[in-house]
Amino acid sequence: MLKLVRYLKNYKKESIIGPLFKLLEACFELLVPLVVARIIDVGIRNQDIPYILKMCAIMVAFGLLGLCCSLTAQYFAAKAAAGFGTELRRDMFAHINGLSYTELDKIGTSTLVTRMTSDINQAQAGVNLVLRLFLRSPFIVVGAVIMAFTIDVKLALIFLVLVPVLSVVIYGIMLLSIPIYRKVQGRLDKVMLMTRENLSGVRVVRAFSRQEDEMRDFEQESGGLMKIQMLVGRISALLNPLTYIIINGAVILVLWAGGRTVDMGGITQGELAALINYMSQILLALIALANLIITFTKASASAVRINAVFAQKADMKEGSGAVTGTGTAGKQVPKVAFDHVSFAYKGNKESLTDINFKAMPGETIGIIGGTGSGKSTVINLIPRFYDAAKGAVCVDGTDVKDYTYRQLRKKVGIVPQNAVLFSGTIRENIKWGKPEATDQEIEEALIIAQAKDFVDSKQEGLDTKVSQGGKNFSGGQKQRLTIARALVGKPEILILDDSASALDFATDARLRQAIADRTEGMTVFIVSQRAASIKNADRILVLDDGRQAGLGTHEELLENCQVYREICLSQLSEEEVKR
Ligand SMILES: Nc1ncnc2c1ncn2[C@@H]1O[C@H](COP(=O)(O)OP(=O)(O)OP(=O)(O)O)[C@@H](O)[C@H]1O
Repeated sequence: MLKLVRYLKNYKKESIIGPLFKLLEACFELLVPLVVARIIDVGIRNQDIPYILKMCAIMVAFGLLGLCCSLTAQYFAAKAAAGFGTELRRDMFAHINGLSYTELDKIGTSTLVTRMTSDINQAQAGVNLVLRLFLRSPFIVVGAVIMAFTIDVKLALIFLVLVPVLSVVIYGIMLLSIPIYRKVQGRLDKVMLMTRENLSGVRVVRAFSRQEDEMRDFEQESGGLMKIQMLVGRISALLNPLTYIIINGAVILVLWAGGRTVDMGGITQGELAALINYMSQILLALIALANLIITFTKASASAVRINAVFAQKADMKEGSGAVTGTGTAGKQVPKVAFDHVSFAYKGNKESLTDINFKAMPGETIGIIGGTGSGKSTVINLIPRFYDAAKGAVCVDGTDVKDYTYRQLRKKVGIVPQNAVLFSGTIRENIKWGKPEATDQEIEEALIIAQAKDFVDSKQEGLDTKVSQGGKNFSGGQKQRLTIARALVGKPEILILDDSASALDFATDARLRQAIADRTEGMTVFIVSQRAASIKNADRILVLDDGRQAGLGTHEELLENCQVYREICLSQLSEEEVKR
């Protein structure tokens, strides 16, 4: 938790004023038993009604002043805690966005969502309570003990025994519950993961009639979470009965010993009442402290999980942006070059081995291969979603590692396999590719992406609302909108990762024709499982189990690449293959 204190640096004033006002409130609270003692010893003994009324008025005034201080403290503590949460959330969001795919694959999306939401909320609640109580509760305990000593030293010794005994009980319960709270958050992650997978794949779940299995798995997982929460709840529930037993035992002791002292004239009845009052104050303060400790324990468990995300440093270092690639006189620099590249996902065997090819400016490169052969992995190395383990990937003669991410990703327009749209309008989604794009530029992109007709057919055109995940569009429409989004920024390199798979053959053909006709100079990579989609490319890269099985034109590969020939013959007739 200490590591996160830096997020309070912009709220220093609030973090000081909050606890100070709580201390002030505590002072008024500590004075009240003395006023009560005076009411008993002077007012009641002498039947002095005006005195009693005066003292009652003083007590109400203390109460009101205490309330004002308490409200002020709550306000400042809440402001500081909310600011803490907001800055932490912002920083974590930025940090997660700076992580590479490798780290994101490793941590997992669902746990990141839990850490960004539930864990940060928990830490925020911890800060709020700490600011309000971390000074106040100990102050009341120490203050009440001191006040007891000013009344009677012998009776106050009971307080000196009481406080450590209570502290041991509270500390013991805290020690038992901390590790369990960590487990609770871990379990919560799993429930989140299941919920997320189930809800995002709800159509598939229903199509396969898996609802009952999913419900059973979910019940098992959330049942596990409930069990562990019950366990920690039972341990925490011991706190109140145990502390009340101890305190009530101490009250009995004070009444017994105090009664005798009153009889002997050592203290007055009012002072005895004040001692009992101080004891209740100690109990309430210690219970508040226990709640604080429990909330703080949960907050610390969450802080560990938050810090673990911050400790996850990005493996990839952003380049300096000093672009070095230059062509030798008279020789054109390849737009993209793979120089004997190998790559393995963390903890897995190599997914690419010795890939070596060049794509010249304006060329269209088709990439084909069986499923899992490494097609997406190859193209993921160009915008540097991952770094090659061996060899180098160069864009315009410069290693991709030397570009800043912004420089590189400005050059590359990528249409991923899964068409992802965001809530907003069609226009807003397309502008992701170029924030300052004019309607004319958007229309041009829509024309190339074969999306103009269906966008025009919508009543609101470019202002048509896109619902979460683009659910109000068909698969093919979503694909075309994502293609338009990549095209609008006029990237130098366009990558279509199986992004026309949901289009019918005629639309797919028109799309490729439009890209060829209207994107002069753009280097295009078309990844596809369909031979028909890539056979007219300038050159085709054939992948087989992560290896480069062939590179050349359709005709050359038919001649000399067995894998390619087999793919073509399995999909096209002899005539289509030769055409
Ligand atoms: N994030 C990942 N973590 C670990 N392994 C991965 C990851 N992504 C892909 N792989 C593995 O790398 C290999 C190549 O996967 P890739 O997605 O590049 O294949 P692909 O040719 O694009 O397949 P498809 O046509 O089915 O999309 C596969 O064996 C796959 O299991």
